[in-house]
Amino acid sequence: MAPPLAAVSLTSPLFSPSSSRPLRRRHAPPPSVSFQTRGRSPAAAPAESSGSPLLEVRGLTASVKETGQQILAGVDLTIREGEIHAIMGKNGSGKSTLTKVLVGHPHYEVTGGTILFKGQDLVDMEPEDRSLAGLFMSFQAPIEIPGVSNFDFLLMAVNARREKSGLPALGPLEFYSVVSPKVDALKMDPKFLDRNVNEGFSGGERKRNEILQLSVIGADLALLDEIDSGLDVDALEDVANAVNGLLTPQNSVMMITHYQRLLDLIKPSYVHIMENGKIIKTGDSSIATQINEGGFKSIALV
Ligand SMILES: Nc1ncnc2c1ncn2[C@@H]1O[C@H](COP(=O)(O)OP(=O)(O)OP(=O)(O)O)[C@@H](O)[C@H]1O
Repeated sequence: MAPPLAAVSLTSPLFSPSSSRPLRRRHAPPPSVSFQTRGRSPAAAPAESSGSPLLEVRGLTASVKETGQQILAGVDLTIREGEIHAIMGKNGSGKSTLTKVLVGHPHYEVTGGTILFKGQDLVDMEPEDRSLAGLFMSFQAPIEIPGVSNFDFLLMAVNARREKSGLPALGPLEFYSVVSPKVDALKMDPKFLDRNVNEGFSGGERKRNEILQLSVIGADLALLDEIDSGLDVDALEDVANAVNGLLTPQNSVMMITHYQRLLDLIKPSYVHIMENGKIIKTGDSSIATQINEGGFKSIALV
């Protein structure tokens, strides 16, 4: 049986028909944050972000369920429609734990604070319900699902979403015409559809496959944990292009990365620095530049 979190992907929402709409990115910082606009025309930075809030996290604390060890120590974060947020920070600062807590990973317990997703309280929702509500998580280390082909996995996920929306299930032939262009866009060999999910996939192939899942299933908010790790330059570009192609004025991305090169390809509206289970600094991508210039040298690499 697949681990519980597989349900997050298995029942994630169907790709949105609006996904071909052009991205309206917002680059405005929170009013309390000042930062440089180096490398960016001031005209490119709207005065205020106006999308509706998708995710509102307030004072979130969370611990490892088994040991009670506190990992998140009061996270505050708002992600609005159409925004791209990058989370950076030293190893062990709590970035992955934050994403896992957001999708309801069973190893963690929320001990305080609130998480609202599209106005709904997430904390007591099952992982699969969070997924059906429009959350998608790509894993830092994507799991294998022996005995389930990629094609069947994706079809199942898409049909679960269609069922929830009261739409008829897609048959395999119909679905093939949906998935095929997405496989091509990611420059994946169509044979990957017949292979069992992630079984025997290389690290880079697993990452591409995660983004294939996202592009087929879709999400209002995609949580991408180090999608750049293990990718060569061409693969990173393919993956970044696929993510950029999915962005609409209505959906958002939160991506964890250590690397400036990802921020060059998927331009964040905000960059947050995590330390000791908290967001300690927020700004635009110039924060990452400051990091590279020495402020937080150990956090970001080129
Ligand atoms: N299930 C767990 N059991 C024990 N410790 C845990 C567990 N999950 C997370 N931790 C600890 O919590 C801290 C934060 O881990 P997390 O994976 O969130 O860090 P991160 O910022 O994503 O790090 P990296 O950049 O290395 O991926 C680490 O010290 C980690 O060992």
